[in-house]
Amino acid sequence: MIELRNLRKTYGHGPRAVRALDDVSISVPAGEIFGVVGRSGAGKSTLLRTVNVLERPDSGTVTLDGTLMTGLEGGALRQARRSVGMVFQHFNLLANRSIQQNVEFALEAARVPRGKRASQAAEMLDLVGLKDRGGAYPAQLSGGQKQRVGIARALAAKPRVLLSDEATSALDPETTESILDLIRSINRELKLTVLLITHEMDVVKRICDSAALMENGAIVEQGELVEVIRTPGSKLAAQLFPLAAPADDEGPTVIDITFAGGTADRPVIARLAREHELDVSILGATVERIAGTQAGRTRLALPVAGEAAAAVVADLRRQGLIVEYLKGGAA
Ligand SMILES: Nc1ncnc2c1ncn2[C@@H]1O[C@H](COP(=O)(O)OP(=O)(O)OP(=O)(O)O)[C@@H](O)[C@H]1O
Repeated sequence: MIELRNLRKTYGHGPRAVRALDDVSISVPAGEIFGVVGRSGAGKSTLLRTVNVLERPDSGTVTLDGTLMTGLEGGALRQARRSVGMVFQHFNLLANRSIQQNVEFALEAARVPRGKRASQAAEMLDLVGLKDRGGAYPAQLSGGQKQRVGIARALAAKPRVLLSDEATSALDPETTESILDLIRSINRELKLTVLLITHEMDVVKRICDSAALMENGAIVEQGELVEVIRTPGSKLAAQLFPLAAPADDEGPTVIDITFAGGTADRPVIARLAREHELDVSILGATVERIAGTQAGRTRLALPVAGEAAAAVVADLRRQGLIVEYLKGGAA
């Protein structure tokens, strides 16, 4: 369990001061995958580095599985950090050491006795699908394989928490998928709590249970993905399901219907056309699996306005769908 409470961090002083963390609170239940998204400079890296107190917040607390990390210093902090593994965008492997040695090095740093390091490293390489590659050097591996080593190294000391800093941002889409699937399976198998930062919405959609959106150091929205999608006006949902803005000549009414969970597979549009005898046009649609359920958004142009449009919207809402007006109508 990761518990971040009222974290604040300002870099610099006076007119040049940058508020990198502005009263940030997040809690990630044990075994969950939580994603933090936001633009460059929003404060994501600073937030991630405070979790193992590589960056000390000016105020606020970090608690990991009941241990108050922000209350520790020196040797006690170094020891507590061993329960946190970290994966980086650029892998950060030691080029002049073999894969096996790279993982063993992490075990040495975590004070694992010498006699146990080789077998524990081999076990981790097996877990990430690199069983027979222990003798290879980083330069001989693909980007995806390097990140697998990065993950093996992060897991070597058997942490409870995994922090991922843009782990897939340097990888192509196919490799990204396989690394995300690996993180997901490790999360389930080892019951790891994962906090990841990313600028890729596909990462969030593929593996996160919950997510937060950061802007200017503050969390502007957070929640379980399925709830976020159901929240009218959600900025995060709009980023997860971007649809092009409607053109001026569409309408007179344009609405967004969001489907989540049980409502996703109903023939909503066919019913609308039949029962309201309307010729609706689909302007855009996206349907995906999110956090294990089907979810998506459909943008429709209705050929009616005023009360006729309101009746259609009320009918959709009665079916448990989330409907927002983009053009015409009342909220
Ligand atoms: N060591 C530092 N000294 C001064 N300013 C810093 C320092 N680290 C970060 N900042 C500033 O704090 C703000 C938040 O930076 P941070 O790296 O946490 O954002 P980010 O969302 O991770 O962005 P990116 O995706 O580009 O890494 C930025 O304005 C950045 O310039």
